[in-house]
Amino acid sequence: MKFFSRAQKLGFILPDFSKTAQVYEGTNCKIMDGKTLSTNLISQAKTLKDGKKVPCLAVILAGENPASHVYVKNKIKIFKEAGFDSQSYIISSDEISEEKIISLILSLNKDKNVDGILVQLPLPKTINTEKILNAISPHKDVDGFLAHSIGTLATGEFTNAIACTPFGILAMLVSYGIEISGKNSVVVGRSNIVGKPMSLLLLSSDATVTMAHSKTKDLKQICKNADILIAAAGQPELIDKSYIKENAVIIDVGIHRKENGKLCGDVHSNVKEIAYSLSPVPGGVGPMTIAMLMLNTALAAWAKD
Ligand SMILES: NC(=O)C1=CN([C@@H]2O[C@H](COP(=O)(O)OP(=O)(O)OC[C@H]3O[C@@H](n4cnc5c(N)ncnc54)[C@H](OP(=O)(O)O)[C@@H]3O)[C@@H](O)[C@H]2O)C=CC1
Ligand SMILES: Nc1nc(=O)c2c([nH]1)NC[C@@H]1CN(c3ccc(C(=O)N[C@@H](CCC(=O)O)C(=O)O)cc3)C=[N+]21
Repeated sequence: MKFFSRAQKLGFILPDFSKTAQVYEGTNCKIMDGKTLSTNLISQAKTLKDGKKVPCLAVILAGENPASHVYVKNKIKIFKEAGFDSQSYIISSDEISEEKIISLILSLNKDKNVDGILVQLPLPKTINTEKILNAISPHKDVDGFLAHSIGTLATGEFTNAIACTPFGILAMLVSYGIEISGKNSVVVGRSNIVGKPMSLLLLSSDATVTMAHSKTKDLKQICKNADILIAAAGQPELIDKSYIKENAVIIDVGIHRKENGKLCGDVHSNVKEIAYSLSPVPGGVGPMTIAMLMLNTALAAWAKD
């Protein structure tokens, strides 16, 4: 578990949920419960914190995207639960400029109390996202979105932050005892924040990886070959049971709010009829993303390597 070794050195352990997994009602499909696993990791952080510097995350939120405001609030709430500090910097739409965000990042880079810097995405279209992200010091990148962090993930060095969503997914697969080595895995989506780092992590765990995207032909046939399928296309319920192989492990990354206010993912609930296991939305990948953000912030504050 190369991907978890820096965290292990700090005392974090991945609990074994393989024997206690519940199934979805009326099916044999196991629930990969990210909420419970994230709560477990957060309480480990709380204990490990004793006698150490209180980790501090600075969150920059530019613009008025309502979903981003909700996410940031959630992150801050969970950091509080772990006993971690956070600061938020909210920049309203009429004040946003690249210079302004970069000068804030440069001052946070120098601030000894701040261990991690997160720029909430998406940024307004007028802003060059890569330019902003790459202003963050590699030591303070807790999202793992910097070109440098993705580079060390690609070379298998694992010396920098690993993108929280893929990191959380891998932690969940390991906790639920899913073997990855030699498995055919298909990642639907190739974004810099989910699909690409996910593929790199699976590859370094010795899976055979196929990356699919909007130009992929025969998506259904490709998905049907997957032992492990990661759905991160941002398309509500795109993946239904006709896309999956019997006994496949399905990870649903998508998050969409339906008209009735309920959340759904990229995966249709009928996959439960044939899948070996499925991570739910809500309660799967989302909470794991925040747990790994907390873990990356703890690493930024405490790791000596
Ligand atoms: N739970 C969590 O913690 C998180 C959840 N999310 C959710 O995950 C989903 C994906 O997020 P993100 O990666 O940021 O999204 P992006 O929109 O950046 O990327 C979507 C990717 O999916 C591909 N795609 C789109 N439509 C299809 C299709 N019909 N078939 C195959 N591939 C397709 C796109 O292809 P192309 O490159 O060709 O355009 C692109 O690579 C969203 O629903 C988002 O809300 C995201 C981050 C964290
Ligand atoms: N710099 C940056 N880093 C991110 O990590 C980042 C980002 N920008 N922009 C947006 C996406 C999205 N994302 C989520 C995190 C948690 C949940 C989450 O906790 N979801 C809950 C439900 C929450 C609800 O009720 O709305 C769940 O799935 O159970 C969802 C989505 C992080 N992102």
